[in-house]
Amino acid sequence: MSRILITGINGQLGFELRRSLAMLGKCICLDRQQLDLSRPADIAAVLDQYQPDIIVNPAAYTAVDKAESDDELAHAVNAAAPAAMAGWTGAKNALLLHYSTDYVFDGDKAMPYEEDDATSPQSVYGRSKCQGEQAIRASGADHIILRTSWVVGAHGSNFLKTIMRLARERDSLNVVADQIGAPTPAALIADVTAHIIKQWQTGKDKQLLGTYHLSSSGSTSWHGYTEYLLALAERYGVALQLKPENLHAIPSSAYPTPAKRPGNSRLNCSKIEHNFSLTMPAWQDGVEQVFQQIFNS
Ligand SMILES: NC(=O)C1=CN([C@@H]2O[C@H](COP(=O)(O)OP(=O)(O)OC[C@H]3O[C@@H](n4cnc5c(N)ncnc54)[C@H](OP(=O)(O)O)[C@@H]3O)[C@@H](O)[C@H]2O)C=CC1
Ligand SMILES: Cc1cn([C@H]2C[C@H](O)[C@@H](COP(=O)(O)OP(=O)(O)O[C@H]3O[C@@H](C)C(=O)[C@@H](O)[C@H]3O)O2)c(=O)[nH]c1=O
Ligand SMILES: [Mg+2]
Repeated sequence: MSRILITGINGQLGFELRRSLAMLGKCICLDRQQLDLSRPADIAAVLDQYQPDIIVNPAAYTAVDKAESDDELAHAVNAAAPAAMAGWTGAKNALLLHYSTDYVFDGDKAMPYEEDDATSPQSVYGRSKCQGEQAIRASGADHIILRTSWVVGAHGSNFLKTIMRLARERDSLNVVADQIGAPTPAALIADVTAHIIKQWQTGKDKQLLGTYHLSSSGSTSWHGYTEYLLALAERYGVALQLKPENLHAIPSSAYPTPAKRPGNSRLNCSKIEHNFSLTMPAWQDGVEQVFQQIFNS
């Protein structure tokens, strides 16, 4: 039986992984207190204690704007900690399953990004995640890196929850329309992770290893995403202060933030669909499911 160690189990993805991976082996579910990634030098001792065959690492420093003034901590958690995990799994012949982001790209490409497109992060968060990926690859450890985007889930914080709060409080809202991507449910990422681990367990086929893009199919802007949330609120009878006619599309230049975000966050998912015989569902379906979980109870 596999021993599967999951980090950051109180995050959006960690919470869903706990459910999705439960039947694949003995899951060792660790929160920040039990495994603190801000102290990478202490990680090996904790892993020695649990001796996992598979480490699944959704824990990360994800506060994109805050990271701009918190470079050291973001790099410890997002780069040095995964490097330490890869050092350990490499020596023990264990598998490291790690997550990364569309923010490793600059967003200037006209088409959806492919796995081997050049990275060019524009933010501290993006750079720290990119360095985490590079360290894992350089370690030579068996690994799978899943790059995803715009994660949404019922558990934890995300754009959907922020917008629904603002839509209750305000009668007008400006949202950027020139950043495009695909909202991706944490539950989908967790289920795909389970599918991948299941395949790995059948024969440790090294062909499965490497970097994959994983997001919902289709794309929208943050403004388009917000329009869809207002439509769902109407459909499910959730009362809001904000009327659809008072939702305004704005350019990023009119919404200054500490961190620069990519204009194009679209990820081409053909590789994961092909290698693992999967079909990515439309982003609208995932967002509707999360919306129902939160508001239709
Ligand atoms: N959120 C998004 O939109 C996207 C996320 N990703 C990537 O997907 C993965 C999962 O993201 P998501 O679930 O949304 O992230 P969340 O922010 O929801 O969760 C992150 C988790 O990491 C934990 N964590 C933060 N710092 C530390 C630390 N020093 N030691 C241990 N644990 C720590 C948090 O702990 P605590 O609960 O105690 O705060 C939290 O449980 C990450 O790798 C992220 O970079 C990729 C693309 C988009
Ligand atoms: C709340 C709000 C945001 N925005 C803009 C700001 C930003 O450009 C965009 C998204 O805002 P957020 O801060 O929620 O998104 P952000 O935290 O940048 O989301 C990112 O998180 C990291 C962890 C990732 O890896 C990415 O894939 C992505 O999901 O929407 C508005 O235009 N109006 C608003 O009222
Ligand atoms: Mg955020």
